[in-house]
Amino acid sequence: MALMPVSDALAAVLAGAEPVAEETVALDEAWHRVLARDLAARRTQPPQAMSAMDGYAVRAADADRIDTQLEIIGEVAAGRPFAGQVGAGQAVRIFTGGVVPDGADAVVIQEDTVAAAGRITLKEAARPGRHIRPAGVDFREGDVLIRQGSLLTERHLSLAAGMNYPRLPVRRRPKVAILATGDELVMPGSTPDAGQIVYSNGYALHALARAEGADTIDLGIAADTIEATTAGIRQARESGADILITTGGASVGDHDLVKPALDAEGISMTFWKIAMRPGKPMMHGYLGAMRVIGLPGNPVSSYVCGFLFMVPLIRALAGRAVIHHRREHAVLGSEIGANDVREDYLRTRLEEREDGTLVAHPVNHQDSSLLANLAAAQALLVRAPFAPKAEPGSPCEVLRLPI
Ligand SMILES: Nc1nc2c(c(=O)[nH]1)N[C@H]1C(S)=C(S)[C@@H](COP(=O)(O)OP(=O)(O)OC[C@H]3O[C@@H](n4cnc5c(N)ncnc54)[C@H](O)[C@@H]3O)O[C@H]1N2
Ligand code: MOO
Repeated sequence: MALMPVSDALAAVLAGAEPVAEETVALDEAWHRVLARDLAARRTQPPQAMSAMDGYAVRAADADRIDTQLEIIGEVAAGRPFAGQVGAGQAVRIFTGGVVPDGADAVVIQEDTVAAAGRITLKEAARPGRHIRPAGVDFREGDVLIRQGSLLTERHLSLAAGMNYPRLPVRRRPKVAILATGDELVMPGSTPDAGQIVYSNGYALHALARAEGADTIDLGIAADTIEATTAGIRQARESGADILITTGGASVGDHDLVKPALDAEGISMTFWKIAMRPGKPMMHGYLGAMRVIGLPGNPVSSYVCGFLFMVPLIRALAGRAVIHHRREHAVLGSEIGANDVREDYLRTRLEEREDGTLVAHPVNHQDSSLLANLAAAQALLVRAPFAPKAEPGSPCEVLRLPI
């Protein structure tokens, strides 16, 4: 089978990916969920003009000179408005967040006054509107402030609370089941025997998926047998996973059993093998409604493919408005050789020059087993198939990795 171009593979992975069901959750459950509908403010904020400072509410017209004396006729605190009217020569004691009383159009901060015997003397002239937050300066009832498809940040939660929403309509979290394969894998903290490798791929994949708002299911490590691999695949289906991610066993070796096991389960395979480095033996297909992405076992390959394919798929299923990684322009910090048939994703450090130019410095060794280089990289530099040799300073495109 010919290697599939990366863009075709991504299109195949995303084909028909519709947002999962909507549900309503309490505000403090909504962090990192995706908003299912546009959210319009249920109230105006602030609802009335309010003081931004502790001081005195006055009429600017008769408080425009230093040493003016005004009579204090009452007090307003946050939550306790003043019922009366501020007239000529009068002032009302006011505190931050207090409703500006009728008649007043300025606040003089208390540091600019001297108070004695029910009167204040101004040490600073008042100016109309000074230290007053007008009604609706933050937002007005009906304003759409958070759009459908937004991944809700902690800032959105406070805003939604201010808009008077105790609950929010969100998408349920897509479920991602992750199954590792490989007889050689042992858990971190063990004492590996000769030839054994410490399991690492799943940690990055679970975290990548959760950062996109998915729930993950850990299916552990299947031994390199058809039976164990099949058991893992069936467990994923029973768990109701939207996506099954496998790692390892994707290539052509005698112990690479993921594809045979998926075939035996009746997968409808859309592709196996893509024109990409790292990640060549990646596969994708459907087992009923469950989408399956078979990632290569090399730790860098599994991460890069997870980043490039699993992340956009989770975003699409979660109903995100923006699902694609954004490419940024950079210049090369060092020479790179001509590319072959595979689109290359080079681990790269980024340097930001004073003029804002991004300089990409690919790490020296790009072998897909090198986790230290992956952790040290800030971006992936994208090299088109058959790109010619490129000199330092020539333009290039990078994808920033999550921080
Ligand atoms: N004759 C060919 N051989 C290979 C080809 C090819 O086209 N022809 N492709 C190579 C490429 S490219 C890749 S990538 C790898 C992928 O192979 P598999 O998906 O079958 O991966 P494994 O053999 O199972 O593992 C590769 C390597 O990674 C380690 N590994 C696996 N899983 C984990 C894990 N969860 N945590 C940490 N490390 C893991 C494993 O021990 C191996 O060292 O195939 C090439 N071969
Ligand atoms: O494509 Mo493999 O992922 O080079 O190592």
